Amino acid sequence: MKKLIRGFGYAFKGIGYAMATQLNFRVHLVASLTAAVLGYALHVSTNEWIWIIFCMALVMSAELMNTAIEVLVDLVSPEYNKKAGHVKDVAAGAVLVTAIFALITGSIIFLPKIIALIHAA
Ligand SMILES: Nc1ncnc2c1ncn2[C@@H]1O[C@H](COP(=O)(O)OP(=O)(O)OP(=O)(O)O)[C@@H](O)[C@H]1O
Repeated sequence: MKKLIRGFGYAFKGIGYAMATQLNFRVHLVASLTAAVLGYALHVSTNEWIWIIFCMALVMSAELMNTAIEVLVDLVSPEYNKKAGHVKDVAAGAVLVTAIFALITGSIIFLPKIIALIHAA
């Protein structure tokens, strides 16, 4: 049990590290908070909440993996190395794919509701 709790502690330490060092992670957090506030204000359905929460988890876990890869690359290849650059670029590309997916999903959920609100005003 103690080991399990310690494991959670290390995981939160990792999230704290990403929050403190990665501007992108903080941007994703703000975007997630904005989506949550919009979801509440626009009364999204249970299904839509599931998609919104899925997007938040997907983008943030991709960013955490990207941070881990960046730290590992800096550790094993502190000097310039073409392959080290590729590793970082591909990891960043993975984050971008998830962010685009989240943006499209958010647009599908929120845009019709925002447009309807504007028309009703
Ligand atoms: N050791 C290296 N060798 C070759 N190219 C590198 C190396 N480190 C970084 N690069 C290149 O520079 C880009 C930016 O690297 P950097 O580590 O600054 O990433 P970042 O996403 O800006 O990270 P941070 O969140 O620390 O600002 C990489 O995507 C890669 O193309």
